[in-house]
Amino acid sequence: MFEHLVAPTGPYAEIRVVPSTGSTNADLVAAAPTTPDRTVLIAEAQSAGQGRRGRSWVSSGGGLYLSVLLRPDVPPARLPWITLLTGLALVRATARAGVTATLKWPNDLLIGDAKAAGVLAETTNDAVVVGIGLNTAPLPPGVQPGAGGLPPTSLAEAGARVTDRFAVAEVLLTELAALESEWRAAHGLPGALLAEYREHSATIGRDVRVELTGRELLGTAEDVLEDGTLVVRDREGASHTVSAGDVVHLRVR
Ligand SMILES: O=C(O)CCCC[C@@H]1SC[C@@H]2NC(=O)N[C@@H]21
Repeated sequence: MFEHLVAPTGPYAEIRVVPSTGSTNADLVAAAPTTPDRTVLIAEAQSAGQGRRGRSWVSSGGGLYLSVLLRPDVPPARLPWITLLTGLALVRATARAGVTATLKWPNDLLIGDAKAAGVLAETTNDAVVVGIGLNTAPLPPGVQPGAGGLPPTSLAEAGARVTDRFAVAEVLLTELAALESEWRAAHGLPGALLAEYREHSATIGRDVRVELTGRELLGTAEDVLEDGTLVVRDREGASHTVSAGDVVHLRVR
Protein backbone atom coordinates (compact mmCIF):
# COMPACT_ATOMS: atom_id res chain seq x y z
CA MET A 1 0.00 0.00 0.00
CA PHE A 2 2.85 2.32 0.82
CA GLU A 3 4.33 1.97 -2.67
CA HIS A 4 0.88 2.33 -4.18
CA LEU A 5 0.50 5.77 -2.62
CA VAL A 6 3.85 7.38 -3.22
CA ALA A 7 3.83 9.43 -6.39
CA PRO A 8 7.41 9.39 -7.73
CA THR A 9 7.52 13.14 -8.24
CA GLY A 10 5.34 14.00 -5.26
CA PRO A 11 6.55 16.62 -2.83
CA TYR A 12 6.02 14.52 0.28
CA ALA A 13 9.03 13.57 2.42
CA GLU A 14 7.29 10.35 3.47
CA ILE A 15 3.87 8.73 3.22
CA ARG A 16 3.52 6.12 5.92
CA VAL A 17 0.55 3.73 6.24
CA VAL A 18 -0.12 1.94 9.53
CA PRO A 19 -2.85 -0.64 10.17
CA SER A 20 -4.03 1.08 13.33
CA THR A 21 -3.17 3.81 15.80
CA GLY A 22 -4.89 6.00 18.37
CA SER A 23 -4.94 9.20 16.32
CA THR A 24 -2.78 10.16 13.34
CA ASN A 25 -2.96 13.78 14.45
CA ALA A 26 -1.76 12.93 17.97
CA ASP A 27 1.07 10.81 16.53
CA LEU A 28 2.38 13.56 14.27
CA VAL A 29 2.01 16.23 16.96
CA ALA A 30 4.06 14.04 19.33
CA ALA A 31 6.68 13.33 16.65
CA ALA A 32 6.80 16.91 15.34
CA PRO A 33 10.25 17.85 16.70
CA THR A 34 11.93 15.17 14.58
CA THR A 35 9.53 14.94 11.66
CA PRO A 36 10.33 16.58 8.33
CA ASP A 37 8.09 18.99 6.48
CA ARG A 38 5.40 17.31 4.33
CA THR A 39 5.22 14.00 6.16
CA VAL A 40 1.98 12.01 5.79
CA LEU A 41 0.62 9.40 8.19
CA ILE A 42 -2.36 7.28 7.13
CA ALA A 43 -4.09 4.82 9.47
CA GLU A 44 -6.42 2.10 8.31
CA ALA A 45 -8.25 2.49 11.63
CA GLN A 46 -7.97 4.76 14.69
CA SER A 47 -8.95 3.83 18.23
CA ALA A 48 -9.09 7.44 19.46
CA GLY A 49 -9.83 9.56 16.39
CA GLN A 50 -10.17 13.22 17.33
CA GLY A 51 -12.63 15.74 15.94
CA ARG A 52 -12.83 19.43 16.63
CA ARG A 53 -13.90 20.78 20.03
CA GLY A 54 -12.97 17.59 21.87
CA ARG A 55 -15.35 15.43 19.86
CA SER A 56 -14.35 12.00 18.66
CA TRP A 57 -14.14 10.92 15.03
CA VAL A 58 -15.57 7.49 14.23
CA SER A 59 -12.59 5.63 12.74
CA SER A 60 -13.40 1.96 12.96
CA GLY A 61 -12.21 1.27 9.43
CA GLY A 62 -13.73 1.81 6.02
CA GLY A 63 -12.90 5.51 6.00
CA LEU A 64 -9.83 7.54 5.19
CA TYR A 65 -7.92 8.83 8.21
CA LEU A 66 -4.76 10.76 7.51
CA SER A 67 -2.62 13.61 8.84
CA VAL A 68 0.00 15.76 7.16
CA LEU A 69 2.75 17.61 9.01
CA LEU A 70 3.58 20.91 7.34
CA ARG A 71 6.15 23.60 8.10
CA PRO A 72 5.00 26.51 5.94
CA ASP A 73 7.19 29.58 6.18
CA VAL A 74 4.29 32.05 6.27
CA PRO A 75 3.19 34.66 8.82
CA PRO A 76 1.29 32.93 11.68
CA ALA A 77 -1.82 35.06 11.04
CA ARG A 78 -2.20 33.33 7.67
CA LEU A 79 -2.11 29.77 9.03
CA PRO A 80 -5.93 29.46 9.31
CA TRP A 81 -5.91 29.11 5.53
CA ILE A 82 -4.48 25.62 5.89
CA THR A 83 -7.90 24.42 7.03
CA LEU A 84 -9.64 26.15 4.13
CA LEU A 85 -7.27 24.95 1.43
CA THR A 86 -7.50 21.41 2.81
CA GLY A 87 -11.26 21.76 2.34
CA LEU A 88 -10.63 22.75 -1.27
CA ALA A 89 -8.43 19.68 -1.76
CA LEU A 90 -11.37 17.59 -0.49
CA VAL A 91 -13.78 19.30 -2.91
CA ARG A 92 -11.43 18.66 -5.83
CA ALA A 93 -10.80 15.02 -4.85
CA THR A 94 -14.52 14.41 -4.38
CA ALA A 95 -15.25 15.94 -7.78
CA ARG A 96 -12.68 13.61 -9.34
CA ALA A 97 -14.69 10.74 -7.79
CA GLY A 98 -17.79 12.08 -9.53
CA VAL A 99 -19.50 13.77 -6.58
CA THR A 100 -20.25 17.46 -6.07
CA ALA A 101 -19.47 18.62 -2.55
CA THR A 102 -19.49 21.98 -0.80
CA LEU A 103 -17.74 23.44 2.22
CA LYS A 104 -19.38 24.48 5.44
CA TRP A 105 -16.99 27.13 6.72
CA PRO A 106 -14.38 26.52 7.89
CA ASN A 107 -13.80 22.80 7.76
CA ASP A 108 -16.71 20.51 6.91
CA LEU A 109 -17.16 18.81 3.55
CA LEU A 110 -20.86 18.49 2.78
CA ILE A 111 -22.63 16.35 0.24
CA GLY A 112 -26.12 17.81 0.18
CA ASP A 113 -26.76 18.74 3.80
CA ALA A 114 -24.81 15.82 5.27
CA LYS A 115 -21.18 15.75 6.38
CA ALA A 116 -18.72 13.51 4.53
CA ALA A 117 -15.41 14.82 5.88
CA GLY A 118 -13.86 17.06 8.50
CA VAL A 119 -10.51 18.76 8.96
CA LEU A 120 -8.65 19.20 12.24
CA ALA A 121 -5.59 21.48 12.11
CA GLU A 122 -3.34 21.69 15.16
CA THR A 123 -0.34 23.97 15.59
CA THR A 124 2.71 22.74 17.44
CA ASN A 125 5.93 24.77 17.76
CA ASP A 126 6.87 25.55 14.15
CA ALA A 127 4.71 22.89 12.52
CA VAL A 128 1.05 22.43 11.67
CA VAL A 129 -0.57 19.01 11.68
CA VAL A 130 -3.64 18.90 9.46
CA GLY A 131 -5.85 15.85 9.91
CA ILE A 132 -8.48 14.73 7.45
CA GLY A 133 -11.26 12.25 8.13
CA LEU A 134 -13.24 11.31 5.01
CA ASN A 135 -16.08 8.81 5.02
CA THR A 136 -15.49 6.77 1.90
CA ALA A 137 -17.78 3.94 3.06
CA PRO A 138 -21.01 4.28 5.09
CA LEU A 139 -20.53 4.70 8.83
CA PRO A 140 -21.65 1.91 11.14
CA PRO A 141 -25.37 2.08 11.97
CA GLY A 142 -26.28 4.21 14.96
CA VAL A 143 -23.63 6.92 14.57
CA GLN A 144 -25.23 10.11 15.80
CA PRO A 145 -24.83 13.51 14.16
CA GLY A 146 -21.94 15.49 15.66
CA ALA A 147 -22.38 18.55 17.84
CA GLY A 148 -22.88 20.61 14.69
CA GLY A 149 -26.03 18.57 14.09
CA LEU A 150 -25.05 17.47 10.60
CA PRO A 151 -25.97 13.89 9.70
CA PRO A 152 -23.06 11.81 8.35
CA THR A 153 -22.75 10.62 4.77
CA SER A 154 -20.06 8.99 2.63
CA LEU A 155 -18.72 8.85 -0.90
CA ALA A 156 -20.34 5.44 -1.35
CA GLU A 157 -23.77 6.70 -0.27
CA ALA A 158 -23.40 9.63 -2.67
CA GLY A 159 -22.80 7.24 -5.57
CA ALA A 160 -19.13 8.10 -6.14
CA ARG A 161 -17.33 6.43 -9.04
CA VAL A 162 -14.32 5.82 -6.79
CA THR A 163 -14.69 4.75 -3.18
CA ASP A 164 -11.44 2.89 -2.59
CA ARG A 165 -9.91 4.94 0.21
CA PHE A 166 -6.32 4.57 -0.98
CA ALA A 167 -7.22 5.65 -4.49
CA VAL A 168 -9.03 8.64 -3.00
CA ALA A 169 -6.03 9.36 -0.74
CA GLU A 170 -3.72 9.52 -3.71
CA VAL A 171 -5.86 12.13 -5.47
CA LEU A 172 -6.47 14.05 -2.24
CA LEU A 173 -2.77 14.26 -1.38
CA THR A 174 -1.90 15.34 -4.91
CA GLU A 175 -4.49 18.12 -4.79
CA LEU A 176 -3.42 19.17 -1.30
CA ALA A 177 0.22 19.37 -2.39
CA ALA A 178 -0.70 21.56 -5.37
CA LEU A 179 -2.88 23.89 -3.32
CA GLU A 180 -0.47 24.11 -0.41
CA SER A 181 2.53 24.80 -2.67
CA GLU A 182 0.64 27.61 -4.42
CA TRP A 183 -0.33 29.10 -1.06
CA ARG A 184 3.22 28.84 0.31
CA ALA A 185 4.63 30.50 -2.80
CA ALA A 186 2.23 33.41 -2.15
CA HIS A 187 3.54 33.66 1.46
CA GLY A 188 0.26 32.42 2.89
CA LEU A 189 -2.08 34.66 0.88
CA PRO A 190 -4.88 32.76 -0.86
CA GLY A 191 -4.77 34.58 -4.22
CA ALA A 192 -6.99 32.72 -6.68
CA LEU A 193 -7.85 30.13 -4.03
CA LEU A 194 -10.15 32.65 -2.35
CA ALA A 195 -12.44 32.76 -5.40
CA GLU A 196 -12.39 28.96 -5.58
CA TYR A 197 -13.27 28.72 -1.90
CA ARG A 198 -16.17 31.20 -2.30
CA GLU A 199 -17.45 29.25 -5.29
CA HIS A 200 -17.71 26.04 -3.28
CA SER A 201 -18.94 27.57 -0.04
CA ALA A 202 -22.11 26.13 1.47
CA THR A 203 -22.08 28.92 4.06
CA ILE A 204 -21.98 32.17 2.07
CA GLY A 205 -25.52 33.40 1.52
CA ARG A 206 -26.99 31.17 4.23
CA ASP A 207 -28.57 32.13 7.54
CA VAL A 208 -26.23 31.12 10.34
CA ARG A 209 -26.12 30.92 14.10
CA VAL A 210 -22.70 31.61 15.59
CA GLU A 211 -21.81 30.56 19.12
CA LEU A 212 -19.73 33.34 20.66
CA THR A 213 -18.49 33.45 24.24
CA GLY A 214 -21.59 33.98 26.34
CA ARG A 215 -23.87 34.98 23.47
CA GLU A 216 -25.23 33.97 20.13
CA LEU A 217 -25.10 35.79 16.81
CA LEU A 218 -27.92 35.29 14.32
CA GLY A 219 -27.43 36.60 10.81
CA THR A 220 -26.53 35.90 7.23
CA ALA A 221 -23.05 34.79 6.16
CA GLU A 222 -21.93 37.24 3.49
CA ASP A 223 -18.36 36.44 2.58
CA VAL A 224 -15.05 34.79 3.40
CA LEU A 225 -12.13 37.24 3.46
CA GLU A 226 -8.48 37.00 2.49
CA ASP A 227 -7.53 36.28 6.12
CA GLY A 228 -9.93 33.31 6.17
CA THR A 229 -12.51 34.94 8.45
CA LEU A 230 -16.26 34.76 7.82
CA VAL A 231 -18.34 37.95 7.56
CA VAL A 232 -21.80 37.72 9.12
CA ARG A 233 -24.43 40.49 8.94
CA ASP A 234 -26.80 40.44 11.90
CA ARG A 235 -30.51 41.27 11.87
CA GLU A 236 -29.81 44.89 12.80
CA GLY A 237 -27.53 45.26 9.79
CA ALA A 238 -24.23 45.26 11.68
CA SER A 239 -21.30 43.34 10.19
CA HIS A 240 -19.29 40.88 12.31
CA THR A 241 -16.07 39.05 11.58
CA VAL A 242 -16.06 35.44 12.76
CA SER A 243 -12.81 33.55 13.22
CA ALA A 244 -12.20 29.85 12.62
CA GLY A 245 -12.35 29.08 16.34
CA ASP A 246 -16.02 30.08 16.54
CA VAL A 247 -18.78 27.55 16.02
CA VAL A 248 -21.09 28.27 13.10
CA HIS A 249 -24.34 26.42 12.45
CA LEU A 250 -26.24 26.61 9.19
CA ARG A 251 -29.89 27.45 9.81
CA VAL A 252 -32.76 26.01 7.87
CA ARG A 253 -34.84 28.79 6.37
O1 LIG B 1 -14.80 17.53 11.66
C1 LIG B 1 -14.01 17.36 12.58
O2 LIG B 1 -14.35 17.48 13.76
C2 LIG B 1 -12.57 17.03 12.25
C3 LIG B 1 -12.36 15.55 12.13
C4 LIG B 1 -10.92 15.17 11.78
C5 LIG B 1 -10.70 13.67 11.85
C6 LIG B 1 -9.33 13.28 11.35
S1 LIG B 1 -9.17 11.54 11.08
C7 LIG B 1 -7.45 11.72 10.84
C8 LIG B 1 -6.96 12.72 11.87
N1 LIG B 1 -6.66 12.05 13.12
C9 LIG B 1 -7.50 12.41 14.09
O3 LIG B 1 -7.48 11.98 15.25
N2 LIG B 1 -8.38 13.33 13.63
C10 LIG B 1 -8.15 13.64 12.23
